[in-house]
Amino acid sequence: MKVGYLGPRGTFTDLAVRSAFPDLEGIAYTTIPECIEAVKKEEVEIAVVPFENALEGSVNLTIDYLFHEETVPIKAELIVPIQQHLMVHPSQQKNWREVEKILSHPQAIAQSHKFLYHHFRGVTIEQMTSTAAAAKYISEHPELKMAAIANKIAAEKYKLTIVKENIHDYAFNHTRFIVLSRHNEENLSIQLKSTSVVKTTIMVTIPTDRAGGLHQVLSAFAWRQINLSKIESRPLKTGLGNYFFMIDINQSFDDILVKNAIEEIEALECTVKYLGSYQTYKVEEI
Ligand SMILES: O=C(O)C(=O)C[C@]1(C(=O)O)C=C[C@@H](O)C=C1
Repeated sequence: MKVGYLGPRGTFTDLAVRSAFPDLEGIAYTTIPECIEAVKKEEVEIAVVPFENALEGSVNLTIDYLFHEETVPIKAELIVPIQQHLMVHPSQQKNWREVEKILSHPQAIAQSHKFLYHHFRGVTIEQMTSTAAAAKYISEHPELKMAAIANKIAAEKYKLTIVKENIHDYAFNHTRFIVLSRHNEENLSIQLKSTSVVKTTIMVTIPTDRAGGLHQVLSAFAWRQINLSKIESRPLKTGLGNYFFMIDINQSFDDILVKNAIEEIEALECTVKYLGSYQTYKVEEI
C-alpha cells in the first residue's frame, strides 16, 4: 500500500504518516488537492491531509475540496503535536536576526503571528506549499538572507540551524490530520493506539431561507443527547450568505441514535454528505 502526503519529506504531514504507517511507502505531493485526487485516481490507497489546527482552526482547503470536488471517505483521525521552529542556513546563523524574508506554509505562519510581529515586524513573509518546502528552499539558497518556519525533522533533513525554538504563539498546539481511503480501516493497519473517541463527520446543506433551519438540525442531535464536537459554516460558493455546515459528531454512525438524527435531518429536506465514521489516534511525540 502507498500513502500520499503533502511533501516534500519533513512536513508535519510526513511525520504523521511515518508515525501511523511506518512500513508503508510514502508518496509526496505538492498540494492537498493532489493528495485527495491521488486516492481518487488510485495512485495511492491512502492519503493523509491536515484538517484542523488548535491555534489557527480549520484547514479550509481540505474541507472545501472534500465538499465541492471529491468526497473520499475519512477512515481515521491522527492528532499530532506541532512545534514550529525558526531555522536558517548555517552560513546565515550569525546574522539570523537580520533576515529579509521568512518562508513557510500559511498555517505555520498563522500559528507564529505574535512571534513574527514582535521580532520580525516589517520583514517579508512568503507563503510556501509546505513548511518542509520552505526549509528545502533555504537549504538550496545559502546566499539568501532568509529563514524558514518548520519542524526539527525538516531542520535535520535539510541541514539547517534552528535559531529560535517553539515560536508558535500558544503552547497547546496540535493538528488533526485525516486518513482518507476507500479501503476498510482494519486493512490499513494503523500502528498507533486508538483513543476511546469515535467521530462521525457530515456536511449539511439547509434549504435556502428556511427560518430556524440550523436550529432544527442541531435539535435532532440535542434531544437525543448526541455530543457534537465541532460545527463550522463554509461558503457554498453560490453567492454571499449561502453556506454548508460541517459537523463532527462524537459518536459512531453505527449508533442507532446517530442514524436516526441524520434521517431526521434529511426528512427536513436538508442534504447530508457523509464523510465517515472513524477512530481517533494520538501521536505522543515527534
Ligand atoms: O506544511 C506542513 O508541514 C504541513 O504538513 C501542513 C500543515 C497544515 O496545513 O496545517 C500541517 C501541520 C501544521 O499545522 C502546519 C502545516
